Amino acid sequence: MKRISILGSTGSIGTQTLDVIAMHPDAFEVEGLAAGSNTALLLEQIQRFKPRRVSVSSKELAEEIRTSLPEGVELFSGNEGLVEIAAGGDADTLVTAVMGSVGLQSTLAAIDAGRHIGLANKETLVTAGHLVTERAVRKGVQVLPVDSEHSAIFQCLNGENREDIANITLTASGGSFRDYSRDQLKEVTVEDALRHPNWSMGSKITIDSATMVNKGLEVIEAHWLFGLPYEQIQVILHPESIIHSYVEFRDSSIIAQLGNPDMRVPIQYALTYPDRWASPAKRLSLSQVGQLTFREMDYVRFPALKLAIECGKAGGTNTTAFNAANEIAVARFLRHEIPFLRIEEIIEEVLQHHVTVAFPDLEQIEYCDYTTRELASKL
Ligand SMILES: NC(=O)C1=CN([C@@H]2O[C@H](COP(=O)(O)OP(=O)(O)OC[C@H]3O[C@@H](n4cnc5c(N)ncnc54)[C@H](OP(=O)(O)O)[C@@H]3O)[C@@H](O)[C@H]2O)C=CC1
Ligand SMILES: CC(=O)[C@@H](O)[C@H](O)COP(=O)(O)O
Ligand SMILES: [Mn+2]
Repeated sequence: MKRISILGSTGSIGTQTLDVIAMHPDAFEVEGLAAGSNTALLLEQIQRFKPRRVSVSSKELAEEIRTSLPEGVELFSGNEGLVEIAAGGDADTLVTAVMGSVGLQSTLAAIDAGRHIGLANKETLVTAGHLVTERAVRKGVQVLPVDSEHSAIFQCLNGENREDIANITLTASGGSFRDYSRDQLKEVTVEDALRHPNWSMGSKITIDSATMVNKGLEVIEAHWLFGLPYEQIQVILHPESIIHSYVEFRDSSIIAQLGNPDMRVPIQYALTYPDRWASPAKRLSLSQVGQLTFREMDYVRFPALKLAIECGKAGGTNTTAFNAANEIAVARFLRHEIPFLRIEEIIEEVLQHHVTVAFPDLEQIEYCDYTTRELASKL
């Protein structure tokens, strides 16, 4: 039995992680679940999966559900609650599926506690990749990718020598506005932006896909997960999201990972690695698909991707600031406070004000995150 805890159990990745766990009741047990504010769904999950420890995002919500909990279940709240679920109890693996850099402190705590990490929460690596990866190496814990592109690269690298890698390429669907001109983007609505062509995901990452910020975050995530310089990380437009990413080796061979878009596959692989288990995901028939298409990435059409890569190359707190500005700008767009194109403008303006700390410790990361959010909220 492998014991699993999940941060963000009520979200898109969290619920699919529980789907995977439910498919293998003899192999997995749930140790802890942390949700934000969807207490109705959390209570259903508690009944079904019987965790020993649970958490919600505030003390008020915790008091609301306290009397509905089965006897013996420990209840926590807030950021402290996230840390309790991440590092307390006796889980083997933590799936980090909260949205945003709120996942950083708890992910570090889980690593300190010796938990293996199934990492969906890419913002954690973008905000403080050097702290997370250095600590994981020191503690001897595995950080296994859940993000579809990174799971693909991880699978392509299985058994390969690092020095044989020529480069890796992350595929990008292009998001909801793939075929829109810059001019057309001026008028788009929140509802339009939330219609991703291939994936059903939480609202923040769906907007990130539409701005191409998601691919920028993923380039930085790949840099930290695979220890590759930015010059060896490429992006290509692939509207069908069938090839999830690929690696080119020095002998010119390319190895790619393919499949229908279904996050249960990378989630399960992160939980069963190095083994592969059966999955209910729909099998891919290439003869039915017929044709796969690719386009060169257009960095003028998608300037946020260029900016993210520049921040990654500049290093230090630049990616922390990029991420924090984006989180605030996306939240403001989702609240209908700013137009779509203002998201990338806010990120750019914030970065113009940013004073880089080259080798930030946790306190400096948190300070940068906080002050950037303040600024991005006012712009
Ligand atoms: N969805 C996908 O297919 C993919 C997602 N990812 C990454 O995975 C992460 C999660 O994405 P996704 O599942 O789409 O997001 P969702 O918005 O669907 O889910 C977010 C989860 O985090 C919880 N949450 C939010 N704020 C807090 C908080 N302060 N304390 C505790 N819990 C909180 C939410 O709780 P509640 O709903 O109860 O408020 C919810 O359970 C992101 O980093 C994303 O980039 C990566 C690849 C694919
Ligand atoms: C499912 C997943 O991993 C998402 O990050 C997905 O990649 C988003 O797709 P695009 O950012 O390519 O539109
Ligand atoms: Mn992805």
